[in-house]
This record gives sequence, C-alpha cells and structure tokens, in this order.
Amino acid sequence: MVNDHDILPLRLQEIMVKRRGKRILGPVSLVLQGKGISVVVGPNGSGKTTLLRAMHGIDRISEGRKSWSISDAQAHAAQSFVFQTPIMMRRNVRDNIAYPLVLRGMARSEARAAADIRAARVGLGAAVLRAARVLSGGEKQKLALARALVTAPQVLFLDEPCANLDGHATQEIETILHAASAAGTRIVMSTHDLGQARRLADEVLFLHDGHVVEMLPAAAFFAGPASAQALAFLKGDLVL
Ligand SMILES: Nc1ncnc2c1ncn2[C@@H]1O[C@H](COP(=O)(O)OP(=O)(O)OP(=O)(O)O)[C@@H](O)[C@H]1O
Repeated sequence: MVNDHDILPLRLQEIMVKRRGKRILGPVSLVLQGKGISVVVGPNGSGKTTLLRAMHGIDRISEGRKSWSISDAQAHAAQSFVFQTPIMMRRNVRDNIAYPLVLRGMARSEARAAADIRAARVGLGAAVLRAARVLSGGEKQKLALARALVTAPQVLFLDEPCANLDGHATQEIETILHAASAAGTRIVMSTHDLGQARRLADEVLFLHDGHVVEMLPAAAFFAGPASAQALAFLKGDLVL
C-alpha cells in the first residue's frame, strides 16, 4: 500500500554498530534481495538482534553505508518490525491493528475495517473488541504480526518472534509467516530455534562475534556450512 517502488535490494557496505566505543556488530557487508524468508541464527550475543535493528534503522550505524534502492524515508514506510516482546497499546485488538494505518492518514473507519480483515486472517477475528493487554502471549504475537502486516510491507523484520511461545502458538505464527512470504513480503527474522530455521528458511545468515560468517541458501547451509563455527553450532557444540 505504501509505494510501488521496490525497496530492495538492501546493501550493507562494511557497516559497524558500536556502543560506548565497543564494536557489537560488523564490519558486515551483504546484499539482501529476492524473495522468501531469511533466517538469522548464531550463538547468544553474536549480534542477531543488532543486525536486524541496524537494517531497519532502529540502531544507528557507526561506520559504513546502508542503502535501499529508494530513499531511506520511503523505504522505511514500506517495512515493519516485530519485537520479541510485542508492544501493546492500551486499546482493543482492532485499534492496535488499525493504528499504523491511521498514522499513515487513513480514515479511522476504513482503518478499522482493514484491521478486522487482518485480525480474522491471524485467527483473532473473535477478539477484535478485547483489550490487547489481556491477550495470551501467543495472541499478542499474532496481534503484533497482524499490525505489522496491515500496511502490506515489502520487508518484515522479526526478532525471535516465537521466543516463549508453546508449540501450538509457534505453529500458528509460522503459518502466518509462510502466508506472508507467499504473498510477497520479504521476511528477515532471527531465531534461537534451529528446527524453526529448518522449517522456515529459504536462506540462512549465520552470525558469530558480530560477523556474518555464512549467508547461504537454507539447503546448502544445513547440508554443510563452510565454517567451523557454523558446523559446531549445527552440531549443538558451544561456539567460542
Ligand atoms: N545497549 C547495549 N550496550 C552494550 N552492549 C550491547 C547492547 N546491546 C547489545 N549489546 C551487546 O552486543 C552484542 C550483540 O547483541 P545482540 O543482542 O545483537 O545479540 P544476539 O545474537 O541477538 O543475542 P541473543 O541471542 O542473546 O539474543 C552482545 O555482546 C551484547 O551483549
């Protein structure tokens, strides 16, 4: 809905993110393009969250260059980001989902109608008038996804969207992500769950110590990554 121009490819050239002078990511150079779901995996603290936040523009890049195929402002409007712990407003489900559309200038009645359609698609059709804050963890994550998808983003970032969810809720979220990908949204998500990476990934990015050590089609990654660190990670060994 936001614009017709492709915002991809996203190019990162030697980007670094530093906190109080300390490097926490980079240098990273990569090109994000094409279709499908890219899954970011790696040990704790390897920089998965920081990479997603830097790509979307939440974390400032200290060095290097990031560019979308159109201006940053236009590109930003065509992206959504889902946090590990969804942020709920003190409103009902419908108005939470409608909010990004209202922010973009859509009339409230139209935005609410669009929100109801999105709520139904994620299985929250019967809950549109419930207060968002009383939902279960799985329902909150579905609401967050509906709100992220209501603007029909070209690119959707998700940071550990199924952390703390049970198998049933995880399956529902994965079904929604598959459907969004099939509908053309480019997805980039992090996960701790290698099983989830196997189920969802078209492409895998393996991070270690703030570096993207592997960026491969999923089949190639799981068949045998090139680096010792990724091999150890796949085997379940500690990666030091
Ligand atoms: N605000 C911050 N200030 C200082 N260091 C930070 C900050 N946020 C993250 N870090 C550090 O940056 C590194 C990368 O963190 P990040 O959260 O991106 O990793 P991650 O791979 O997502 O980790 P996890 O798997 O534990 O979620 C870690 O060493 C972390 O301790």
